[in-house]
Amino acid sequence: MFELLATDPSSSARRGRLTTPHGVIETPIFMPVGTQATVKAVHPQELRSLDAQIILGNTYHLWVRPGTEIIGAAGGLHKFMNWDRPILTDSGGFQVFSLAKLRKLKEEGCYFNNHVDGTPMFLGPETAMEIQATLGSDIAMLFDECTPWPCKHEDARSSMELTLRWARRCRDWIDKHQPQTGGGAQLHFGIVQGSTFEDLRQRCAREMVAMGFSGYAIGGLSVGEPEEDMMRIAEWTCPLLPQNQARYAMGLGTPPQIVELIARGIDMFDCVLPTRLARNGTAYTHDGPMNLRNNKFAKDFRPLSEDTHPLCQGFSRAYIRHLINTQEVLGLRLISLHNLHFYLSLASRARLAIEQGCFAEFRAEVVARYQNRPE
Ligand SMILES: CO[C@@H]1O[C@H](CNc2nc3cc4c(=O)[nH]c(N)nc4cc3[nH]2)[C@H]2OC(C)(C)O[C@@H]12
Repeated sequence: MFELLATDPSSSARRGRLTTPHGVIETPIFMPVGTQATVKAVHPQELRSLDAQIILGNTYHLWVRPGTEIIGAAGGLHKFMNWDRPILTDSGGFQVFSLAKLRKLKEEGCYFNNHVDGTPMFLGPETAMEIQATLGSDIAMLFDECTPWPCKHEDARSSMELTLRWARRCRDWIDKHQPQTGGGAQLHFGIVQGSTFEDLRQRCAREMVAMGFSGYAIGGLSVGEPEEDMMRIAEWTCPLLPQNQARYAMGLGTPPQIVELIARGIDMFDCVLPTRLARNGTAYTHDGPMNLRNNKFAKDFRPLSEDTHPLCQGFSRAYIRHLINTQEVLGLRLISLHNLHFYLSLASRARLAIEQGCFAEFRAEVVARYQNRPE
């Protein structure tokens, strides 16, 4: 259940609260990505110290390895990974298209050879629902087709119509296998497709909402489209989604993109950038990304940042540069912790700004100060 707590007079930003079986999520929220049942290099207790309220898991990856038999025998994903707060799982459609080989897309679903050992597999709406029920995630995403970008209107239409037919099959599966609502019931989020076409996005949003899910994601973003298209798609789609349900922009984004999408009515975000870029030595700062492998930090003994996680205090830029350049594990851990702190505190500051009626000033400050080029 989603409660709308406050709205911003200067934009479509909202402050909300989403209740799930494993706890309450304050929105706007950033969700650290834990694809293979771990947020890479970060301990669950460290995630709690970062105030991570919900993390992401992935149907495709966990189904391929270690498999649902093992995770089911463990009592579900929460027990398996020792994480007792909410988990959202993506349904696998996007990952099949971005990772698997020899994919054949059919009406019933997708046939492919998995990216690990090439075993032939099949993933369709009902299978994705079954896997996520076994994982026991708090929020399960419907099985959709992430429409590739760019594409012609007719291709976007047929892709979007397939996503709607698959959503109907997910709806029927849920009604048959998980009829209970409220309390400990798994939530299901529909995913709106339609590429960069307003008519398709609006039709998909209307038909998806008519099927009645617990929240809605905007899919087909962060797939290479220009940023202005990304923002326009959010502007077209959010007004058609229920005010009293959560909206999730999948795979997004940079700090300024997240703030601009909050301003357009998005509540939830996930992005691999803070943890992925940490592994190649890039730390986020209010003034833009800083690539610590750069020689200019060789004798820079200032702290990583004035605004960082307690576990990252006491380490200089020069020292972290040394760790990254020598592939020392502590280096990627420190920058991962710092970057997650940066993203999670960005969301926390956005929540406070909406509550205090100063979101316009917060938005202007973040966007003006952040330079996309690495320092
Ligand atoms: C900037 O990060 C790269 O871009 C991907 C994130 N962008 C993204 N757009 C998405 C769209 C969908 C969708 O339409 N449907 C479903 N079910 N899930 C989705 C998941 C998505 N994630 C990351 O994915 C890789 C790892 C390929 O690179 C990252």
